[in-house]
Amino acid sequence: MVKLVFPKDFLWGTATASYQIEGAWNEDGKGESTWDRFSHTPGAIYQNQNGDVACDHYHRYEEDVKLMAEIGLKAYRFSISWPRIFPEGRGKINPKGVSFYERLINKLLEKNIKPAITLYHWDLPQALEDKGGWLNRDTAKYFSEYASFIFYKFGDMVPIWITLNEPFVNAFLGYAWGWHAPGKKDLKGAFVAGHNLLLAHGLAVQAYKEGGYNGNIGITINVAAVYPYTNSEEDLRAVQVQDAFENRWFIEPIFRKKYPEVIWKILEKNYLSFDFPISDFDIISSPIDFLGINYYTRNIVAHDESNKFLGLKRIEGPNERTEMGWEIYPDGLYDILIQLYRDYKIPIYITENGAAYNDKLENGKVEDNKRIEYLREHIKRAYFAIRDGVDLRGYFIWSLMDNFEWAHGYSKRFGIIYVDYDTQKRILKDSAYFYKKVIEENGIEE
Ligand SMILES: OC[C@@H]1[C@@H](O)[C@H](O)[C@@H](O)c2[nH]c(CCc3ccccc3)c[n+]21
Repeated sequence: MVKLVFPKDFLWGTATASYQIEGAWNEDGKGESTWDRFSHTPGAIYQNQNGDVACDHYHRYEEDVKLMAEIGLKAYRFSISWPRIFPEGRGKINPKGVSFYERLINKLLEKNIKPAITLYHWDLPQALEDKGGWLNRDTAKYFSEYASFIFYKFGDMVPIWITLNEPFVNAFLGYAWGWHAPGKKDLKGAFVAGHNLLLAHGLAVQAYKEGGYNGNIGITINVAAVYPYTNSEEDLRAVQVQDAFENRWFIEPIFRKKYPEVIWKILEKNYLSFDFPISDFDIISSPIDFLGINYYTRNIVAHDESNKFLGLKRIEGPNERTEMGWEIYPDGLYDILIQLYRDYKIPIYITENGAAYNDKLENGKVEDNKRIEYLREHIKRAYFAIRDGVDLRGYFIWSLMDNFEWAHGYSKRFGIIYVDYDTQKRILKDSAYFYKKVIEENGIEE
């Protein structure tokens, strides 16, 4: 068996997000978020579940950091809940909220675990949503004020900063399709929200750079490698359209100061337009230090004239699927890493990769062999991408522990730590011991 050994300082981590694990939704002065409001809306979430308690990480963070240290994590990606800091989105600060993150960061540093902070993972202060949320250009300014305060408090302690998590998902699932908070269904709104999210990103990057902090800042984009159903000209064209729409929409403005052509075509076809100062692209394209990508699966597309939106349809792949119904396709991670590094020549972190399975706790153990297989195969592709020239800096498993999976509630388990929600007991799954070994050996058997 050949051992694939990663570069010396490769960063092995896990990822979570505030609304999905913290709970304490209205405790210690925290303001309401759009996800508090959305998950309290009957019918929005599986079995009307919500994140009021979640994994109770707000009270159990010390135990959770101890478990991270037991696994041997080099880094831990988590998000700060904006309304826990600014209950109204701006203005009054909530000292108990600041103190929670200060204690969490200090605990991580004590255990030599690098904090990687996402400033925004979809839980917008409801007070700002009440003023238009991401449809209101001012929210971008308020985001940069929030970011500036966080940098001022923690900028010298935290080496890795991510402005936004998956603006595409927030804009499209939240504003066009209504599956996520704030639950709006307005196609034009998705483009306006997407633009203001990018503006927020750029303003925060400028604030970080002006602050002279010595860490690195980037953004996290969800990506899915795209393949043609057949090699026909029209299916190959469909690949370009899908790639631009789902993968490049939020990357091209940052690196090329423009939206992909496809985005304008969608707007024209739907008789939509929205205007903004072209100078926004000067802000949006403020240089970043790395690109974070979240990879789970691939897309196979075929030309489909009857689909008026993108003129294509998605075809189910032939391979096994996870509990989310997502095809398992590790080669897609390799392909997308090669493509993105070829096009933008920027350091990359895999800020999320993982799988949901119907884990069973039996005799105090969780034998999640399928998840181990999923992680093994994707870690191998990460190695091959590095071997073939990609400047890949780290890999964060989604997720550290089972948590609130948005519209699916607690029905989907992604953690390498099992959470018994009745008792809030944490139990390391076999995949946690697998990952502990990968980190110890800084690599994996081929
Ligand atoms: O679905 C698993 C995770 C979420 O729990 C994270 O919060 C989110 O960052 C995240 N993104 C993706 C891939 C894109 C996607 C997001 C939401 C729904 C479907 C696909 C998968 N995940």
